[in-house]
Amino acid sequence: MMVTTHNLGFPRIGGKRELKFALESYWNGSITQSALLQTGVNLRSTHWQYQKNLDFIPVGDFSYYDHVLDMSFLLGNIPTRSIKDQDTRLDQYFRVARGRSANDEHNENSVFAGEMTKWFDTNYHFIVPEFTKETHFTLNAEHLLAQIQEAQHINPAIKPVLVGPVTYLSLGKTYGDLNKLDLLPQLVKTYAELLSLLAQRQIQWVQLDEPILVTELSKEWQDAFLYTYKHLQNDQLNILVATYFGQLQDNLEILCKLPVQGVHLDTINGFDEIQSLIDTIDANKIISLGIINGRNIWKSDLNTILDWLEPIYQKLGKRLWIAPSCSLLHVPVDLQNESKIDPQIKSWMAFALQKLDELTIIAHALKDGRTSVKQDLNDNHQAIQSRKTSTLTHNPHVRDLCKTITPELGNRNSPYTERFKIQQKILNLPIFPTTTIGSFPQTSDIRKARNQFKKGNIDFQTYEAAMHKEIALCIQQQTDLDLDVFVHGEAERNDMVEYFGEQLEGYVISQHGWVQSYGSRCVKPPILYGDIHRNQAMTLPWIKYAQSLTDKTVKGMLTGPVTILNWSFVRDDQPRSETCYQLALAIRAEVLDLEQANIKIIQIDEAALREGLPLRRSQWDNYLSWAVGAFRIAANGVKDQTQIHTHMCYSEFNDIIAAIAKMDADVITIETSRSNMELLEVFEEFNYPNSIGPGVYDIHSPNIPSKAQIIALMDKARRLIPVQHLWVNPDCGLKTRQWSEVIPALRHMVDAAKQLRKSTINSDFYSSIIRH
Ligand SMILES: Nc1nc2c(c(=O)[nH]1)N[C@@H](CNc1ccc(C(=O)N[C@@H](CCC(=O)N[C@@H](CCC(=O)N[C@@H](CCC(=O)O)C(=O)O)C(=O)O)C(=O)O)cc1)CN2
Ligand code: MET
Ligand SMILES: [Zn+2]
Repeated sequence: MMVTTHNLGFPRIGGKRELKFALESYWNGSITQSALLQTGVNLRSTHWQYQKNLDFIPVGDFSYYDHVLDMSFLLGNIPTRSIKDQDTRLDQYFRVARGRSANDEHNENSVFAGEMTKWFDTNYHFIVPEFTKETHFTLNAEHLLAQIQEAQHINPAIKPVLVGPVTYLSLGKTYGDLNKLDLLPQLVKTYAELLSLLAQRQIQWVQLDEPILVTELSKEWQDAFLYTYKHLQNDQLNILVATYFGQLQDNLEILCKLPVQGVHLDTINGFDEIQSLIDTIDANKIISLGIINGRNIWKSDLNTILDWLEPIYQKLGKRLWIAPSCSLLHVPVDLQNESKIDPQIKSWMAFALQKLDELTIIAHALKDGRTSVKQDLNDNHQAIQSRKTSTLTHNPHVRDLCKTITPELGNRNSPYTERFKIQQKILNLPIFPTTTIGSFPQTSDIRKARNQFKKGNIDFQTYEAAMHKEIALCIQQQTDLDLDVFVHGEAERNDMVEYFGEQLEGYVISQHGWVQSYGSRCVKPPILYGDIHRNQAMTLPWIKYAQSLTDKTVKGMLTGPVTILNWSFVRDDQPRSETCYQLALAIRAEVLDLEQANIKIIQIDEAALREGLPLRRSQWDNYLSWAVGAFRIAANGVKDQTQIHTHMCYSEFNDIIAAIAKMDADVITIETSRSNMELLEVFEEFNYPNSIGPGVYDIHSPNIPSKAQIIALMDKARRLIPVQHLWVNPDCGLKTRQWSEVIPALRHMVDAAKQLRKSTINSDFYSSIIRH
């Protein structure tokens, strides 16, 4: 008997972020296009070598920016605004991705970039496909075919991996009056052409990713699946439809009905569906089970997997394929690069390469019996036991503290209207107060200093002095700009989540555990392995220093418990809610320290609260109840006079506005500029009681907003929100921008606010409010 092993996708950024550095060098003009392309060739080759023990290696998972954008190019679906005659194809590609190609940061060649949004419930962002009535697909397969040829040199057993047509269509946005499904026949035809080309190249299997199947689908979209796969049938080529990240539920039956040769199920999220899949699907189809978690960094319990998998293998025989649950894009490359993680904790962990090893061990155990891999299974058992029984993960003090949490701990003393009055008196802010979201440019000087400090080349005093210099500069700039509420600029933070992970007990930090977030930008999620405890203040000295430099109010800046949870690799030995409450207690202590030090405004970012909503709506209430509960514990222990801000970048609040209101932050700053303030409408309808800072410009673009644009947006905002509740700020933090972009943009913002104040004071509308 045999079992087939395969992989759904490999991380593309490189174990040492080779792709990131090559991309950024290409964009700033310091390497040529062919040097960038060579980096791509090398990375792909390395990754295929790594995977050579598998029965099928994935091709098409590599990308120079984003694989969904690659799909748009493959289908010839490129926004017309991005097409410039003088571009190479690659520059055109970067132009869609970034609004500009190489070397045209600010010149007239810039166009607005494709919108970026998160890939399901991950921290990976893709470029949203755009559809109009005029959309016409034309196959443009040379690049994929070239990569297939490259791969076949290394290992003939390849399996191209593509975003499936239904998921591709459903993730896109439409312009004008268009039902996306009207495009389906044309789209399917183009995919069918592509499959024929693949069939001519001795390819047996193609994997089409349809993760949209783990979300609630209307009947129309379920039918779209049946239509699509009926028309994609190809005598020469087998199709594997891959689903992951969640449960199929209603869609299981649809998946089983598709006239394809195989399906992939994520058993980490859909364990309970394995049996019904086996029972429902035709007895000649391949069942690929995703048995190794592709979303975390923990070792799998191989013996337990074998306990349930062996009987399935007995039954399915060669119809069984095994793989990680999803693409390994979401985990770092190689644990062996880590030399600083506590050896015991490290022995519990697996990155992408170690996960592929686990897969191979399971395959051997199935084929040749457990004894054939006895040593590996024993080692794995040891590691799993060590983690289960370790005292490192348990802190009795934290456990006791968590037991004392009551909902009342999350209540403010007085309702918002009372607090508003008290805070106005203390803060003495004008109407349309201006502020920023927290970070200012992370310049290469800042990163160099931190790098030197981490390497031990400079001591803490020198590093601290360098950061103080940055903070002082930041305060000076805000003074010159005449902003109303200042921030310290976050120079000392490598990242808004990793920074807290570094300081909290219960976390370890990897050196090279990078995961792509978008394009060349990566995050190094800190690894939460045990009970969370704050040993000392994490942000207080920096904020105090910033406040000492100015009479203006400096906002204390923290990341909230839900965001820290969602953007860390977290333990899987207790419910996420429990971990989140532990984080909430740690942040609460920091909030109280800041308040004690007379910091009058404290911002607690919850960028990932909205983003972290479960893929299924039926699970939203449960998530929101503990997530909002944890935020309230973190934030609401303060006195009435302390003003709490929160920030969320993805601000589609239509269905969760009640939960947002329940957080009871005095001010919420949100992203609204790209939707032209439309995202505010729900706040109006709901009669949202607290204050709002609707973002007035998109920080993802190098374009500088004009004063007039900002006024126009705020004019729209004031029609929806009572003027005394409005703040003026950018959509999000400024860390990825340059000072040369930030200064003029903020100058226009402050000028706009000043003009808004003048026109408001003159209007009867405002005088009625102040009389009131
Ligand atoms: N965790 C998280 N998720 C998020 C966001 C976020 O801010 N954080 N924002 C949204 C968008 N996503 C983003 C993700 C990453 C970045 C980003 O800027 N990442 C930086 C890395 C930030 C970082 O960790 N920097 C470290 C390490 C910097 C580094 O690469 N140092 C070099 C040396 C540099 C030198 O000597 O010049 C090295 O280690 O080799 C530091 O500052 O210390 C990057 O890729 O460039 C921005 C947005 C959604 N998800
Ligand atoms: N305070 C953070 C910043 O300004 C919030 C970012 S939300 C992704 O960078
Ligand atoms: Zn943000």
